Amino acid sequence: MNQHGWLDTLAAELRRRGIDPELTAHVVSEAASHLRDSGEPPLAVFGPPGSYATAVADSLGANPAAPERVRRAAEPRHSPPGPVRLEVRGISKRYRRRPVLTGVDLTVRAGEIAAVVGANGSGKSTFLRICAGLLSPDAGKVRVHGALGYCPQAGGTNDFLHPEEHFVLVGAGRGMSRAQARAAGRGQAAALDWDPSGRTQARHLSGGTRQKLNLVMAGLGEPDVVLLDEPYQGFDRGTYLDFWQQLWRWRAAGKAIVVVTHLLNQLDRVDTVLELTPARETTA
Ligand SMILES: Nc1ncnc2c1ncn2[C@@H]1O[C@H](COP(=O)(O)OP(=O)(O)OP(=O)(O)O)[C@@H](O)[C@H]1O
Repeated sequence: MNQHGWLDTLAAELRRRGIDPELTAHVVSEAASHLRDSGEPPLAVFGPPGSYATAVADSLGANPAAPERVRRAAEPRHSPPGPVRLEVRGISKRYRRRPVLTGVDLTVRAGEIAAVVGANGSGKSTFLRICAGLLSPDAGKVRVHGALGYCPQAGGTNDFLHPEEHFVLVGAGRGMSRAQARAAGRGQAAALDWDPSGRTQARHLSGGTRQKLNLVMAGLGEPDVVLLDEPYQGFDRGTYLDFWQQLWRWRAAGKAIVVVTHLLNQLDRVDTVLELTPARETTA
């Protein structure tokens, strides 16, 4: 399907989902200008027109039908999501004989937050590590379109470095000068009400402050996709609220965000929910 045909089909699919003509025209023209800038084929950037129309309708709260495993949040949003940034298809993983993930799919677009939920041991961290490329799946595929930032559930910091040395180290890997990395790190730390300029080694930081450091590192260099594995453990209430503000700013800036969470009362804050259920042992 050429670009013209794809855009026409998108317009028809949006109308079919009850999106009003003015918004349909806006979404189509945004998509057209993105395609012009990227120079890539629409199927590679946005996926099939029908699924993009569904994502737009979902983001506006206009689509009551949603698949069982990946639910869309009820809260409507104002700006439509953008191109696909993270595509996960049919991921399966077992540790020895024990299946942990079976055929898991997830699509996250620019400007969307996806929550990964599930009981302890349901494979949330395993799923995120696979998305981050730190662990190989037994089956399935992960495609990340753009740069990636990852905040682990624990670890991730170097005991003997102080916070700004972490920024410089991570920034270097993302093409930033020392000064740029420090400035970007300080800016993101300020959003979490944290002053990282002290020379305290990471091993002497509190657990919550170490997680702030991890979160800042994940966002350095403006990654397109940010994967966050329960990053708020140890945060006090104020920081926790700052954390969600930060996520919403990142979403507004067009990042695709995946956040692991146990806290089901957060789900109205996100656009998509992937629910993992503990897989049963196989006897074979
Ligand atoms: N390297 C490993 N070797 C063997 N089993 C593992 C390994 N890593 C994780 N597991 C097991 O796989 C299952 C899923 O672990 P995972 O950490 O992904 O779950 P989770 O949903 O993130 O858990 P939690 O909510 O407690 O953080 C658990 O039963 C865990 O014990």
